[in-house]
Amino acid sequence: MSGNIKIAALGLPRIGARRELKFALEGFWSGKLTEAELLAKAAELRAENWRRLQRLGVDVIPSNDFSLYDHVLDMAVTVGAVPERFEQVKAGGVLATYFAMARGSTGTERDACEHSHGDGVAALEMTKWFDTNYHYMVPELHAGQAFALAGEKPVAEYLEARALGIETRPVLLGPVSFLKLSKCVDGSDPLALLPRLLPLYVELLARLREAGAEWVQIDEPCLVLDLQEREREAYAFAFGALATKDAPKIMLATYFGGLGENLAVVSTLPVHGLHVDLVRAPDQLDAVLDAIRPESVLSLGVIDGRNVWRADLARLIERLEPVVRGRQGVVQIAPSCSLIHVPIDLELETELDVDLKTWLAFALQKIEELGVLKAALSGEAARVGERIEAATHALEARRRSAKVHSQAVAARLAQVRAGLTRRSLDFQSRRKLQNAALGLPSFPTTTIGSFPQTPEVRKARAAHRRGEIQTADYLSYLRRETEAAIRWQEEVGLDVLVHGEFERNDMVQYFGEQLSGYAFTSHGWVQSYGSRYVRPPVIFGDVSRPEPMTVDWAKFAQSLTDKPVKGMLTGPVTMLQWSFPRDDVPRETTCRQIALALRDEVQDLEAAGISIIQVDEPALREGLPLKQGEWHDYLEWAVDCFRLATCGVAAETQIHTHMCYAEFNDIIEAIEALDADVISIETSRSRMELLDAFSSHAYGKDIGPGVFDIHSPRVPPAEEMSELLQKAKDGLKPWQIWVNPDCGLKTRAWEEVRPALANMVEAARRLRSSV
Ligand SMILES: Nc1nc2c(c(=O)[nH]1)N[C@@H](CNc1ccc(C(=O)N[C@@H](CCC(=O)N[C@@H](CCC(=O)N[C@@H](CCC(=O)O)C(=O)O)C(=O)O)C(=O)O)cc1)CN2
Ligand code: MET
Ligand SMILES: [Zn+2]
Repeated sequence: MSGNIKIAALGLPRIGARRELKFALEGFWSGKLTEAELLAKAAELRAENWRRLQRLGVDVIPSNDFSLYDHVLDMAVTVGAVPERFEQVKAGGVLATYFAMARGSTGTERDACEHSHGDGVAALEMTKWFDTNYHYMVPELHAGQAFALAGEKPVAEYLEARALGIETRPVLLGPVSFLKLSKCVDGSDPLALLPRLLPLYVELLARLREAGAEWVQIDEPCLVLDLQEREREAYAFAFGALATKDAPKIMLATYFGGLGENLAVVSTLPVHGLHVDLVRAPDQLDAVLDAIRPESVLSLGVIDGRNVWRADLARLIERLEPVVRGRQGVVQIAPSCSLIHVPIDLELETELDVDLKTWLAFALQKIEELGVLKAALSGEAARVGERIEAATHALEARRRSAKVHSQAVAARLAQVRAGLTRRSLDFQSRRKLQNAALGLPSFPTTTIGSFPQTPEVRKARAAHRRGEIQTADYLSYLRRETEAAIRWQEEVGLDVLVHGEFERNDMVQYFGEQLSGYAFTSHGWVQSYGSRYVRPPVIFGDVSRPEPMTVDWAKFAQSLTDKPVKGMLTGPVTMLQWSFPRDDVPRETTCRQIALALRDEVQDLEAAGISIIQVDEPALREGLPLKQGEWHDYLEWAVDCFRLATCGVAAETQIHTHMCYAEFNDIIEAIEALDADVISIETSRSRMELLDAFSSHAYGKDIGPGVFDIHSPRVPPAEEMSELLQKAKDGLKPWQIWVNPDCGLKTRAWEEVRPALANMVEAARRLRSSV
């Protein structure tokens, strides 16, 4: 076989192995770092990634995969799609505008010259990137939008790598996906802006070519969605326009699924290469091979960019050999997608179970796996034989391991009957009982669960982990924080209280650490949005609950007050979706196992006297398959799992759930089917637009539409929240409405939370007196 197999990387984590980007950003925002220092750190991180990939023998190294905050926002800024309301911050410079779009502006930030910038502006909306836990900023456009090439980030970063002697393939989010991920404030169709947008891409491509780029990678993940004919035509139109003689060669990258019916149009596009995801959609290989032109470069996404399991190299080699032969040896092998969705380096994990560690591969290990594949496929199998065998052995050990399989869990699962997923009474009958028991006012106020995770709380936890403070001292510190939060909530006049979640590092990891079958990492950070990262736990085996997880904290908090304090759990679907799941059993099976564990917890909370229990499912919508044909199956088991977790309580016990960043229209019937008594949702950034799904479907249970954006440091005045509540009243019945923020307050500071919640309580009072 010829030696023309290339290893390509579509993108690496940009956060740094030790979260350097987070600390630099937060340092900059708090004024501890200058702009120059932030930018220098960013350049250092880019250089480090390029050098790493070079060392690992990667042939096609990406540039412009870096972002200070988000790559969709980068593209919006590059094409000059800065909404008018940010005019007032423009004087602060490009970076101030960029961060104002990302995070909103309080109007009190000061630039280096101590000018303040107006009265505050709300950030762009943020939403889920496909079915991941990464969030992007939604570009805000309007009909007739003018675009202008306003930045040169892709060119600058290409040249930066070049100056280091490293040739790269710049990555651009493609024009059709860019528009499909955007929204027009006037409700018009963003895709109608394609003719206006394309000239900028043409110009950008020409500049990249001029700078020396031979290839670009154009990401069009929307090609794995169900598309309308019109949208397929948009692809033909767009790529027809991009393929000018002044443009670099185009590697069209698709990921997160198969091309399905879109393959027909993709195969006609005038591009020079196509990247396909063969992890999510292994079956598309034959169709792709049939459709793609012989002279096109095929990029085979064979290493899982979305999960952390080590690959079966021997099997992959077997599968790839005929493909490589068929393509005369000219192929690229790559991760299925950008590696931003997995942690960087497994080597940093010194505390993982030794067996488990041999079953895993993080971003750098995945690149190494590609190195082995390349060698084996290029006729150097002997050189890498040992490493292929090691992978095979690890996989066999994993299959047989007693750590993975539990008889008891399997037996319990086999006994689940339909009766376990039904409440004893219907909603309206439960409602009467709950009202009588709880005695809440109309438009009850509450929060979503977490209060600020202040640096002090995190420091205390870190010190406890390192053994620098005793467990007893750590716990009494947390008790003091919880008690202070309860007192403060009573004072400000909230109706349903929360304990504040001070004891939790993260809403998924905290539970993962207490469940069997789950492992957690020390450094396995993955970007969730901006400077906020998570360490998704790894589900490696059958899941069960050795002991109650939250009951002591719930009991303690409830003992401090006569007002109801909500029990607070993370739901089974979210526990699955925000973890790295097993790849040896269906996701559904693991989800049911988690649901059973949570069911016990819900019942234990009820027995401990907790009358309201919230089971968060913010990832229910995100778990929805990207192809509509698969929705029904997923929703059926997802809803069933939620009910399995929550239906074991008496009618008097009120079950809440919470969801954020979701397009609820798609799943409104499933939400109704969850049969939760109350749901809180994120609606403020979209100014209650997201509520339409509930009103137009005559959703029949209680709803708390979020009245303030918790992702912005901005404190909204009571009037603003009153207005939003008035809007909510237009679509909902007054008895349905609860008053709460969009989401938990863990990322905010108390200085923001106190006035914001005081204003929120005030807005609820006004609403009560107005009816
Ligand atoms: N898993 C998950 N996904 C989610 C959400 C979520 O809450 N969890 N919320 C939505 C939005 N996404 C979010 C993701 C992360 C955070 C967030 O706050 N992340 C924290 C980390 C949370 C955490 O794990 N904290 C740990 C570790 C904190 C830490 O960095 N400790 C220092 C030491 C602390 C010190 O000395 O100052 C260290 O380890 O070095 C803890 O509190 O124990 C952050 O990036 O800062 C918020 C929202 C959607 N997806
Ligand atoms: C991302 S949803 C967060 C829900 C959780 N109870 C919290 O308040 O933080
Ligand atoms: Zn939330």
